[in-house]
Amino acid sequence: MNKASEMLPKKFRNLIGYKVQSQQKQSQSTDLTVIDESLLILEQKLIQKCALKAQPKSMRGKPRAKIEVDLRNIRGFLGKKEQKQPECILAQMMEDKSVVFEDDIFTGDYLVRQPIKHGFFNLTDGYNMQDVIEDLYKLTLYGLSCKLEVKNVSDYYCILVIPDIFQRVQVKMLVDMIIRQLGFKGIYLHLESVLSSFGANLQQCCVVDIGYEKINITCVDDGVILPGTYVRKNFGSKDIDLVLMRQVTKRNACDQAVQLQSNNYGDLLQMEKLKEKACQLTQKEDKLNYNYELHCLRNQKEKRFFVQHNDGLYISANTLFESEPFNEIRKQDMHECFDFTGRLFEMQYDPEDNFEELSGGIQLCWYWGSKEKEQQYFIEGNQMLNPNYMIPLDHMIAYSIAQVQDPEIRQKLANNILFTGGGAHLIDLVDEVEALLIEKFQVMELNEIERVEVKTIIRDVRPINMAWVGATVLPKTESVSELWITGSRWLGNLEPQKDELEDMINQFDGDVQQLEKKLIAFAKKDKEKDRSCEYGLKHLKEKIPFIW
Ligand SMILES: Nc1ncnc2c1ncn2[C@@H]1O[C@H](COP(=O)(O)OP(=O)(O)OP(=O)(O)O)[C@@H](O)[C@H]1O
Repeated sequence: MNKASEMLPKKFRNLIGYKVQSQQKQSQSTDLTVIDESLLILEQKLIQKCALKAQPKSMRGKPRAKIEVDLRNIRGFLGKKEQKQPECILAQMMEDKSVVFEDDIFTGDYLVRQPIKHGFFNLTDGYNMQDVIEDLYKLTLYGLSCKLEVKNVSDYYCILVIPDIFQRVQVKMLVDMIIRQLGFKGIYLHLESVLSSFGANLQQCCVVDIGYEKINITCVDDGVILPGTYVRKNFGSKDIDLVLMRQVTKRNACDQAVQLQSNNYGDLLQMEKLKEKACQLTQKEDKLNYNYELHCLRNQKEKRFFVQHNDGLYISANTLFESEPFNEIRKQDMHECFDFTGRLFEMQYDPEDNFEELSGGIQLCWYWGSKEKEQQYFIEGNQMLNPNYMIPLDHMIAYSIAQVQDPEIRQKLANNILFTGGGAHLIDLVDEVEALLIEKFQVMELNEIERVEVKTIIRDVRPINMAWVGATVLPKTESVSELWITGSRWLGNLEPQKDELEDMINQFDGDVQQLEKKLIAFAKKDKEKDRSCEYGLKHLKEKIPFIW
């Protein structure tokens, strides 16, 4: 989040910690040994392709150069970072540390809740809609007070960026929280992929968003998502971190005393930083003597350790194209996902989702509704649309573009593949995708596609900020005053219809009794008239430019 006038957004994780007794803390780690076999197969494939070579003998035993990865996070854990106090009801809670945000979450015995997972509310038996909204309210308030230093929320309008696939009831609750609880002056909503196309200023493009926990692909034409082009996976950059963690452990690339754990947020965060610094798709021999300095927390003490440069750094990155390791991890909980605290997360079916429209007629409940149906869907081989089954990235992009009937548009889309989301920053990704897609389109006999171009940084905007930049463009458009759904319209606090009232007053000829009668009749009529289109959800539906 940030003010639309700022150049860059302020990002913080959607996590909130509550002080609890230590035994209440839930932690269960994912068994990463299940991916060993598929990683070995992947390694063999990369060796066969000559993308991976054995380490030259001359390099072994050479003094290693030290590379610091990121120390700031761990300093944050230990509370050395200065934190601003919000001037609001959260202040007390934050002062006595009964509620904590960002890195503070990992400094004590906190129950960590993640209100949004894979783009949906993270609903479980013990975590209902109200809890999620309450946590999102606190997180937003924290952001507004401590990150943006907004004093008077009622002076501001809010632009809410929502995922392309959403559950209507969840979005309704979010809008209501933003208007009613936080007190914003008004709101406007738009879809992430469409906003990315605005941010990149591309009229027709295939938007490939590689986020933390989801990959989302759609083709956008003039602000509209083309039906049937939608591919969405509940996998993301975080899964590369998990694979990397296993590789580092398996290869004994780090200090044996440090047992990295998938349910330890600090450890995962260090893998994330290591990935951002050192993961890439093709092997680089000049990095062989690098030693990465990382830090972990053990018994509330900071511990320094080193990870040697190793082939796992290439293999993990390649899992985006050889997805078996991701699926092996997910097979452990085929129908349920666990977040890093080990909490069960089950995808909820909502009759109000918009998936059917986007997928060209396939209902989300078809495979999210029940285990049997998902299993059936899985067996029947229609894996492209199964969100819990990962498919190589190039296959998904090619599938999305191939759904478009018009060859001319298909061609334009292949020339404008827009990579967004933090995962798109992975080194060598663009070259790899371009090369694979050219081959793929040939195999699919889409002969009109002669050129593939992947776009990442556009006018200095990095992929991770593309949708946000698109959102900041909205208030600058000419029709801005028409866009907003004001607080009073959402809440139904309608003004009486002015014209009629004004006419009545203008026609006043001194007869007070007559005017009084007219006013009473007007008030009665106004009350009886159906004005439901002018407020609440119906009003919102008229304002938003996408399928609700
Ligand atoms: N330079 C980089 N190289 C590789 N990965 C990166 C880089 N920078 C950021 N990332 C990864 O991008 C991810 C965050 O991306 P982003 O902010 O788009 O996710 P998000 O929008 O929060 O996720 P989601 O779409 O699942 O809601 C993190 O996993 C991070 O490690």
